Amino acid sequence: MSVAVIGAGAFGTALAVVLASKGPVTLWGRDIGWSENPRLPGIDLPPALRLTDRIEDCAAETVLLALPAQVLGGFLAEQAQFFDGRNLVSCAKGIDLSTLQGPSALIAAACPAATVAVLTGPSFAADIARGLPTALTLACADPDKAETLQAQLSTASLRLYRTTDVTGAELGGALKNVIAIAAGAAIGAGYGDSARASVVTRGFAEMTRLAAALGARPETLAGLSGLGDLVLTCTSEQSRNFRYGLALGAGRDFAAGTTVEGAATARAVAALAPKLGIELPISQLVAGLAEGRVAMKHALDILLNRPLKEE
Ligand SMILES: NC(=O)C1=CN([C@@H]2O[C@H](COP(=O)(O)OP(=O)(O)OC[C@H]3O[C@@H](n4cnc5c(N)ncnc54)[C@H](OP(=O)(O)O)[C@@H]3O)[C@@H](O)[C@H]2O)C=CC1
Ligand SMILES: O=C(CO)COP(=O)(O)O
Repeated sequence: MSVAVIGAGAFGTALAVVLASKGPVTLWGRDIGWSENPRLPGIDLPPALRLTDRIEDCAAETVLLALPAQVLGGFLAEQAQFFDGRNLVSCAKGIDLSTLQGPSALIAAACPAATVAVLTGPSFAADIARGLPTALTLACADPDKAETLQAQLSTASLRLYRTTDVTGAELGGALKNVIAIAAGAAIGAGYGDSARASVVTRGFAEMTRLAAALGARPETLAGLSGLGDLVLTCTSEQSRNFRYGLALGAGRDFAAGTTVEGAATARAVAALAPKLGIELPISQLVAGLAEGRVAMKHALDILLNRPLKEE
């Protein structure tokens, strides 16, 4: 089966590099005037990887969509016809702010004849590209297709587990970014490792509550795509979401233009919570911080002054 990757950012490039160990891969980017990706420094491109800026070169059976969640909808609006009918694997970790939908729903709406899947889980692009061992989740509602894609996209260093719970897998990856911002903010503000552990644990409860309300199986959230990625992202400064939180907590500026999926996703979550009638205090606080509605100096009081309750 042929493979193309859309989005030559850090993650798309890393996936293309590792998949090229198994056969030819086409990597599409809108600006590919480089031989080493500045978003993924120190990684050589293997000979089986073909770089292109022409969508027509991406007529593969399986296409990985590795664009940020907030730009995916716009991309699909222009290119849906070309990609419909293929296996379309979303690699984005976010909720679209304008529709409040995850990438898989955007893809299904734009490309109704496509097989929609999600590839997610704990994995920094730099680790994948260097061939370090990584375990991810491949989610597809069709169990046979899930098995086929699992085999196609697993490599010697990339071990994929499969599930049919697309909603759960996708939301785990999106929501962990929101909690990672909160964990970073706790550390950046000097609240300490114990506070971070509380944020991670109560954040995980929020992730599970929201995902279940949207139809996910709670056990999916306890897997690689949820808890696994939450642990990684809340404990490593390789994470951009965690670093953004660190900067918020410390009152420092953060590099503009960095992909921080959790900021827009927190706002989407804050819009979803009242519609679903659920409370998501940490995520709603992150939305307030990201929008500048809430000052960091008030954040702790907002969480600690909530009524006492059962765990
Ligand atoms: N980096 C990582 O470790 C991981 C990332 N992910 C997920 O992968 C997704 C992509 O992230 P990542 O690769 O890291 O992001 P990067 O910031 O590294 O790259 C973003 C890419 O998107 C492209 N892009 C932005 N806007 C558009 C647009 N309107 N049309 C076409 N292309 C566009 C950029 O192109 P240009 O360079 O021309 O601006 C760039 O190639 C995110 O959802 C992220 O959460 C998942 C797991 C790990
Ligand atoms: O999703 C990731 C790791 O699994 C990457 O995290 P960041 O987007 O926070 O860098």
